[in-house]
Amino acid sequence: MASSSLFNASVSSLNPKHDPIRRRHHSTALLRHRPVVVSCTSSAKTADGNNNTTPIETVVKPRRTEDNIRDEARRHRSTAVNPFSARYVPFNAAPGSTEHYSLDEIVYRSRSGGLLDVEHDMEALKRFDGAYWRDLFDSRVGKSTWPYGSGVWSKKEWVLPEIDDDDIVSAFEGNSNLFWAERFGKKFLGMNDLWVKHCGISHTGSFKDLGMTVLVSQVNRLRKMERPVVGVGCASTGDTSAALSAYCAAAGIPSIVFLPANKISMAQLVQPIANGAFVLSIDTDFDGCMKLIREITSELPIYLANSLNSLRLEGQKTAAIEILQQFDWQVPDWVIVPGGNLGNIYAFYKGFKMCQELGLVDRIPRMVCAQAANANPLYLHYKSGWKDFKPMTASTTFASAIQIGDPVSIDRAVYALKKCNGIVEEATEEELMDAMAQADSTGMFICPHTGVALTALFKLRNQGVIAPTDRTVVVSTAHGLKFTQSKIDYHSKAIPDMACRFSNPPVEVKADFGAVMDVLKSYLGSQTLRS
Ligand SMILES: Cc1ncc(COP(=O)(O)O)c(C=O)c1O
Ligand SMILES: N[C@@H](CCOP(=O)(O)O)C(=O)O
Repeated sequence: MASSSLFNASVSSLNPKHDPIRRRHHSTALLRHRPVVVSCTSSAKTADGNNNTTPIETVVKPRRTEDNIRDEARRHRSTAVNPFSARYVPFNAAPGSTEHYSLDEIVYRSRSGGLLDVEHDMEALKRFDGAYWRDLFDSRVGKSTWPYGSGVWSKKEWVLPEIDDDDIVSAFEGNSNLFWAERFGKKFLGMNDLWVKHCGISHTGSFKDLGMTVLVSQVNRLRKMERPVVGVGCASTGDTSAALSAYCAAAGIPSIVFLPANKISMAQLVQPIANGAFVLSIDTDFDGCMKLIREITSELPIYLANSLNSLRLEGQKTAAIEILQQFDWQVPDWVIVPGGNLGNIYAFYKGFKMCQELGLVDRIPRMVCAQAANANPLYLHYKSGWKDFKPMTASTTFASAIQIGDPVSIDRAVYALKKCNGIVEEATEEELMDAMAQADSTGMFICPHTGVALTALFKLRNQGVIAPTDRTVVVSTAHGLKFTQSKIDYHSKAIPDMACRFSNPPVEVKADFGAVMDVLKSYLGSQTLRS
């Protein structure tokens, strides 16, 4: 078994009898907690059956009282040569292209002006078989070992393999709940295997944390290398700015955010303000802010934090790996992702594809990208048979974080969807708000973007494309608490031209026993024992 040494080490950490270090020290003041699994050299069997020394995992050592988890990781740092590496290459490069850049360079575009991608040394990763990677990743879940307590950094070898653990800025993001939507699936869709990946139940309330930990960690490294990075900046519809400002604040790095004035929720606006970012509220839409930040970052020593920067996607792809891991490495049939600037759909594809290429799974799921009908350039492109892409001016939508008409990652999204036999769907305002209310009525508290994704699911179920027994994952991208105003509007039926069919407004009643009894009797009479 490729990972037997890993298993043994993990088991011994639970059983003091098998742990010589613990037996030696357990009566001394040095030992504060039980020993932890740390980085060190060990032998593992490679994919070609040979024994190989790897710098990954695992020897059990005691924790010293004076150490924090970062000190501890430093103390146990491996001295072996790291065999893994990654670099920037042009996205979907022509065969034979030799253009590449170190991740320590400040570069966002290829020589021809195209997108970049982070390319891993797949040959080095392939020296370990799928079972090895599965076991390694599984062994790191649920621990507080730096930096593997993070769902992103627990896959460090596949993310930023060369960064020093000391440079990592992490809030132990990831490892988000994969929620079995039992009642919603049964009641509204006749489905028994429907899941919601709650990426929004996270440090700053959205999936952006997954990418931002990677980007800000790399910036931390660049600043230590005295590269010209005075601050980090982004354009945002509210979630990227929240994540950027929080991770920068944690690292003591200045952050600058460009927000479209009056187009993001109050909760999202207050996040960068509270975290000390330099906040510019600009009289334009997201696409206008994006254009400006691209121009500004080419003039000033401000590092670009939007997903145009392919580093972000390295973190975001770990959500896909996590889904497979949470299903014990079984592949779901469908994964539905709401799309705006379109980095995330590619990140998911990349995560799934790496798992297939490195032998952790044998196929990838079909993916659906879901857009708001008021901001649907990808949908229109898909419907035209991928003929010619036309950016648009996006209209106002309750799914305000995806009010984007000129997505920077359009090429990445089209590539991903073609490769996985994907589908693009859209949701009107009424459809997405109804779907959100229906989901909430079954115990979730989702954001409007997740309502867009659920609408896509309703449509594909009704068309018979997704079968009732298909294992389906809907990616929930932000926390519903960021979007309470839209829920208040819906439940108060205060939205013009919307029936708000699933609204549940509070009942006003006098402070009088009889009046309260009357409304309660009427309510109980309308309920069945099982509804
Ligand atoms: C909550 C939420 N959902 C979905 C998206 C869409 O992600 P992407 O821009 O990567 O397509 C965004 C941001 O764009 C977002 O903030
Ligand atoms: N929804 C995003 C829009 C920008 O996307 P990005 O992934 O390119 O940063 C936001 O919250 O700002």
